Amino acid sequence: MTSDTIAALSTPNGESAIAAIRLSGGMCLETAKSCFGKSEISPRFASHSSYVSKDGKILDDVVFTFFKAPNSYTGEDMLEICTHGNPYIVQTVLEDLFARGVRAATHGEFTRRAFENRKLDLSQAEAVALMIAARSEKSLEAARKQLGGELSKRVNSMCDTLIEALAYMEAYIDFSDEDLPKESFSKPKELLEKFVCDASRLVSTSRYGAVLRDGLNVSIIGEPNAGKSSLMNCILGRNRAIVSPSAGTTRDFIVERFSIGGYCVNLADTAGLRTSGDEIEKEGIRRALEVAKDSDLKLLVLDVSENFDGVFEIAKSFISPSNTIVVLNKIDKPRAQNAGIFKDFVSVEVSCLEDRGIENLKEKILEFITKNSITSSFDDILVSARHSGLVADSLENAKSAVEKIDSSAPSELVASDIRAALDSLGEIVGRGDREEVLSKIFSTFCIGK
Ligand SMILES: Nc1nc2c(c(=O)[nH]1)N(C=O)[C@@H](CNc1ccc(C(=O)N[C@@H](CCC(=O)O)C(=O)O)cc1)CN2
Ligand SMILES: Nc1nc2c(ncn2[C@@H]2O[C@H](COP(=O)(O)OP(=O)(O)OP(=O)(O)O)[C@@H](O)[C@H]2O)c(=O)[nH]1
Ligand SMILES: [Mg+2]
Repeated sequence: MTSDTIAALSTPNGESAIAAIRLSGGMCLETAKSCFGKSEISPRFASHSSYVSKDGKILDDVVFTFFKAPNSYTGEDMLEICTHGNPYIVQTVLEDLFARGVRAATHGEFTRRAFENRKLDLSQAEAVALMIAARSEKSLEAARKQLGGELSKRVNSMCDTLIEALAYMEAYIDFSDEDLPKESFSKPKELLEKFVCDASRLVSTSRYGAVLRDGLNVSIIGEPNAGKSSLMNCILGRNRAIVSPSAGTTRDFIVERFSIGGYCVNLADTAGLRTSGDEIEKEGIRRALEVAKDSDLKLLVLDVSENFDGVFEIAKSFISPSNTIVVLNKIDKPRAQNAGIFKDFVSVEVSCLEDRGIENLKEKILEFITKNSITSSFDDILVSARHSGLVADSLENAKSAVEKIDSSAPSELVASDIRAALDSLGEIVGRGDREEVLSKIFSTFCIGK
């Protein structure tokens, strides 16, 4: 057991109904007995008590729960103290705990202890951070599965496949090539091919994982006055962006989040695209083009009452029917003649003025998400960029091992590729326990987690 006892506020710092302070480590029981004036404390019972400081002052009226090791979140003795949600009370209670020899927890230290005490493996510990960050139904579902160990199960079984293949190759190292018939390699090769297949499938989920983690980036682009800011407001259902009849109203782009079918979307309204303009407007257009190029999906807004063919020239280098939905706006007005340059694009007719066609557009956006990413039919999705990189490394090494078997390379070299594949994969669940990996991961957590 880690010798020192740590404490931190686990709820946000500010005024609230209740604030939860957590402690973990060997001093929890004696601290509880002394603070709450009890000689016996039953584990896992919430008790109501006064909190008495080291110098005998009542600091608050609290509810506390003691967890006895190893049956706690961290696997150590733990104590949870719920005070009134007043930052000043929290401060005095924490100072009192520090005076008693408890120290302040660092980022993610509780979860790190849970990992070190094998309550969670590394991918599960990382899932705790995903659970806290998730802002949509689908990303929460993916985080919950990872916390429940779905990814760990998959990764461990893939590691087992590699270990089996490695065992064959290591057994062959001591034989000379002449003593080994070609068939000897069929079993390890079959295992490696199965691995390549599983790893490729897993890698293919990382694009979807990125959408779950960061949201889909959607940009609204088009000529000045086409109604881009009006569309932004209609989609969000509130008056976020400035709308005006003068062309060139929006300068800097603005990004807002919204949720659609359980997915998170980052929607950007941008400056109208045109070639002329003053210096500030030009900078706005440069930024608009940058945002548009980086976005996963572009909503190209066209004003059907005007000739809009000209915008094609400005946008053609980065729009295509596979990444763009054409939004034909202002259908409440008489239509102008247009040449039909955009006829290959998916299009939706709307009137932002009359709030018509917006639901239809949202459906098209959702279709784009489900078509372009593998949906949740898999229980294990690579949500973390760290995991995607590791599985991809592992896949490369396994492919190279297969190639070496095919070209009758020495068993030693094949074994070395398999070992490299195994090392990368093992890092996902923390088999290697490498200090620099661990401190990097846990430093991104909040304190108290
Ligand atoms: N009050 C409180 N709520 C919380 C947490 C917490 O630590 N305290 N959690 C913290 O993030 C999450 C829940 N996670 C937890 C995970 C394991 C154990 C635990 O006591 N595990 C023991 C006993 C097993 C059991 O009863 O299921 C163990 O693993 O041995 C508690 C909470 C969310 N809500
Ligand atoms: N009749 C009609 N007018 C609309 C519609 N949508 C927007 N407008 C009007 O068109 C004008 C321009 O709208 P904005 O939303 O500011 O256009 P924008 O594309 O953001 O323009 P910039 O920011 O200047 O690039 C405003 O006067 C809106 O009221 C529509 O569906 N029908
Ligand atoms: Mg605008």
